[in-house]
Amino acid sequence: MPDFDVFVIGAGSGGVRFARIAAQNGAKVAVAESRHWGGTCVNLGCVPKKLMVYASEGAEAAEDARAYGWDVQLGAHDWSRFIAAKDKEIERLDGIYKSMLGKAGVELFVGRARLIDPNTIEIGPGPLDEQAEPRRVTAKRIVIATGGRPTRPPIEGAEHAIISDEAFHLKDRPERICIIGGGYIGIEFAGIFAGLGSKVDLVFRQDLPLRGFDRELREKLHEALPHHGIAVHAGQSPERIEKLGEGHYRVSLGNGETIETDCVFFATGRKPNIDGLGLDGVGVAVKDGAIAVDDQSATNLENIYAIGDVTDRINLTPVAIAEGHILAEALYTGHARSWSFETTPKAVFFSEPLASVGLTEEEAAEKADIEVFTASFRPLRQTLIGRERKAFMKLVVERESQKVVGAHMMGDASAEMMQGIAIAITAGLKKIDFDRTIGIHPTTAEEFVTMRSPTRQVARKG
Ligand SMILES: Cc1cc2nc3c(=O)[nH]c(=O)nc-3n(C[C@H](O)[C@H](O)[C@H](O)COP(=O)(O)OP(=O)(O)OC[C@H]3O[C@@H](n4cnc5c(N)ncnc54)[C@H](O)[C@@H]3O)c2cc1C
Ligand SMILES: NC(=O)c1ccc[n+]([C@@H]2O[C@H](COP(=O)([O-])OP(=O)(O)OC[C@H]3O[C@@H](n4cnc5c(N)ncnc54)[C@H](O)[C@@H]3O)[C@@H](O)[C@H]2O)c1
Repeated sequence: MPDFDVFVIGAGSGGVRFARIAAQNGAKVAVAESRHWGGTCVNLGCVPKKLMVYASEGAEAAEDARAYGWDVQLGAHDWSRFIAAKDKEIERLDGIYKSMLGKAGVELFVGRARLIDPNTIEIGPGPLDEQAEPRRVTAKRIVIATGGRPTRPPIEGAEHAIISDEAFHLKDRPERICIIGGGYIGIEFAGIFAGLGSKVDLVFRQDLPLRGFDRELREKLHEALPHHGIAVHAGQSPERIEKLGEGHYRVSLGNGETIETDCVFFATGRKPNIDGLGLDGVGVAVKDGAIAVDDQSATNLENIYAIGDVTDRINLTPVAIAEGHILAEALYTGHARSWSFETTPKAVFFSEPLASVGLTEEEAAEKADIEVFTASFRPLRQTLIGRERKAFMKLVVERESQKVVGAHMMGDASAEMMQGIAIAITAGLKKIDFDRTIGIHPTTAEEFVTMRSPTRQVARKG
């Protein structure tokens, strides 16, 4: 008789949800966590990042308030006070995750877990308990939910750079920072540090930031970056980082250009946490560095499953949660609820946030003839401020079916708006449904229901 019905490795977004739902449905569940309860999102991801975004908005908010008649004098930002307040909140959340699991009846193991055989797990020392004596337990099923970690490009001097984990705990805010990578993390932290007053250099390999997003949206972001005081080095990779002194570095780019800075930050992608899990020994199949699973999150071994970033499907918290929820219901209730992963909305919390759902214009045009509706205008709020900042909104419609298959936006509150638009797109609504919806006036959001004539028609390219 195994010790547990199911053993979960990793108490992040996916593992916690799986464990709770499985326990609520009668399974005897254990979770091992080596580093922090709640995982990346709570401790080194979404939540502290969003708190940093809020912190970075203060200077502009003060400027805006002045434009609206307030006598606001902007003082200095106290980085240490902010970091301490943020850490206190994260500690509180960490505790909530831990107690939530305990209350659900899940047995908690502190330490790094690895597979000994398909039913045996060893939990050894990890960052949360470096002295832990290795213990072995058995389980009928195992769920691997170990997430991912930041990568460092193998260049000379790479050890001088920080990664996102460290960006949350810098002792001082760097006056100058050079961020490498134009993906989610690079763009969000460029906005954060620029908003707080740092001089930001942003280096990325492609001609435009945010690979994978709608090309027109990427172009709008590219145009906006310099207006936030961000110096953009597109189409470049760093070749070497030299330490010139304490907190003083030189980054050499492929084109011979050099950047002197106080901090180099690699935001060059993440990779699944599979090292040291004992996958090879047990025979769990890995593909491109991620655990290979089918659409039921099953690995090649019949009692072992994997969910979340360790499978490198859609690496977002709500997706890891949904995968955990579905798997727990499928195993312990027999009737799993379903989610529409293909219409997963996404947002990049830059100073002018970007959000998207569904197909990009380029993807849609591969499948069918399309109509593209766009709007670009100065939101009412910006008028008194006098800032030349425009919101950009876009709907992609399949010409024949008239279904809205994609929506994209850059501008204030785009992430908040896109959640609602995602419901419409998930429901398969047509452009006429958007058109017959009454707007809320005066808002930016009303533009999504008032775009009447297509900006362009695009014939199928595929
Ligand atoms: C800077 C940053 C910002 C982000 N912002 C957003 C955002 O705004 N919105 C969004 O949706 N997503 C965001 N993400 C992505 C999001 O954090 C991840 O998609 C999500 O956390 C994945 O959940 P998970 O359960 O797969 O893994 P994780 O949350 O990474 O959890 C895995 C857990 O497993 C533990 N672990 C690993 N190996 C072992 C082992 N051998 N034994 C025991 N425990 C182990 C780890 O310590 C960790 O706690 C962000 C990520 C980063 C890095
Ligand atoms: N708001 C959100 O939902 C959010 C926020 C942060 C992270 N995330 C998740 O975390 C994942 C990881 O984020 P990320 O930004 O690290 O990865 P990413 O894959 O989004 O972007 C990495 C970027 O680094 C560039 N790059 C890689 N190596 C380089 C090099 N040597 N020189 C120059 N540029 C280089 C790539 O071209 C790419 O633009 C995201 O894909 C996303 O799934 C989500």
